[in-house]
Amino acid sequence: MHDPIISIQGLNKTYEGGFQALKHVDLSIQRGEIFALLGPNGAGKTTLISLVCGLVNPTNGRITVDGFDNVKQYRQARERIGLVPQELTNEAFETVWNTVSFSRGLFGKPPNPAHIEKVLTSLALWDKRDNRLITLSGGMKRRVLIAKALSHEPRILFLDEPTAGVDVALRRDMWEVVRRLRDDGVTIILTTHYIEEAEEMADRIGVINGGEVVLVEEKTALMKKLGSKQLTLELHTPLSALPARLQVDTLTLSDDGRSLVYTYDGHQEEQGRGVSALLSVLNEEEILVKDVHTRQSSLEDIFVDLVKERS
Ligand SMILES: Nc1ncnc2c1ncn2[C@@H]1O[C@H](COP(=O)(O)OP(=O)(O)OP(=O)(O)O)[C@@H](O)[C@H]1O
Repeated sequence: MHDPIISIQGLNKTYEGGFQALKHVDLSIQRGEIFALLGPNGAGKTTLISLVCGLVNPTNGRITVDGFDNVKQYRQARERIGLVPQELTNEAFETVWNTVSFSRGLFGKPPNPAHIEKVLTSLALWDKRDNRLITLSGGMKRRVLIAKALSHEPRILFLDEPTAGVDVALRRDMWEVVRRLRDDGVTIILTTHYIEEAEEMADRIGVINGGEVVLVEEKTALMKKLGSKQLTLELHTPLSALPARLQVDTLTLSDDGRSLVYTYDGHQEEQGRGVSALLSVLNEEEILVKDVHTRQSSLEDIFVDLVKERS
């Protein structure tokens, strides 16, 4: 399955004043996936979205959207994209219906009340169609932003921090909305600071830091890594080397010879190569253990390590 709807090649962005916000980014977004872009403040997430949407010009590199070059064929590329920005709108006195219909017009699309009705219904805004934006709750206003972005029937939706600063219940609502859109065939790219959001929603996760994409992986593959645990055994007497029987990939001796680190998951235990097998070999080799502790890495650890490595 290799059918990218967005293809980014060798993308660099240096802002006026000389700050390099993106450094040689290569990235493909697959048709129909939910892709979560994770990164700390200032990593370059908004810059990357702005470039794909054609709001900011690249210094160099190339982006195609559904096969269209987003500079040379800007109009075709742009009309395939809906962008939900971070900020809430200012059209306080306009009604929901007018705001969303107007957005469609901006893309030069003829009016299509049936489509606007479908969008508003799917976002649970139909009852509020005649309300002015100022009368809506924060969560409803966010849904209006999504409705605006969907008004011209895009196949790709960018959500820039869709749940920043919203409460847990609203965040779950938003996740449900996004899943339904994906089920309708919309490709979704969302940026987030919340690891939990990426874990919950994404098919793939990309991590960006200091303008570089430092990791792109299937969420399930990342979760497998999450499933691995580390068992550290503090030794009674330091070892100068591991006995031959213990020389396996999953086991490492610390530089000072005082501890053994064993990385394992449920599979090894099932195959008889787990913790109990290790302990009996240690026993046979007369290696005495003083203390033990275990640790399970989370996506958060992986993320923090990656960000630390590069800074
Ligand atoms: N117009 C601009 N001119 C100069 N520098 C800019 C401009 N826009 C962004 N930057 C810088 O580029 C870097 C990346 O910014 P960007 O907004 O893309 O980060 P981000 O990952 O979206 O951050 P956040 O999570 O805080 O929204 C930052 O250091 C920012 O200060």
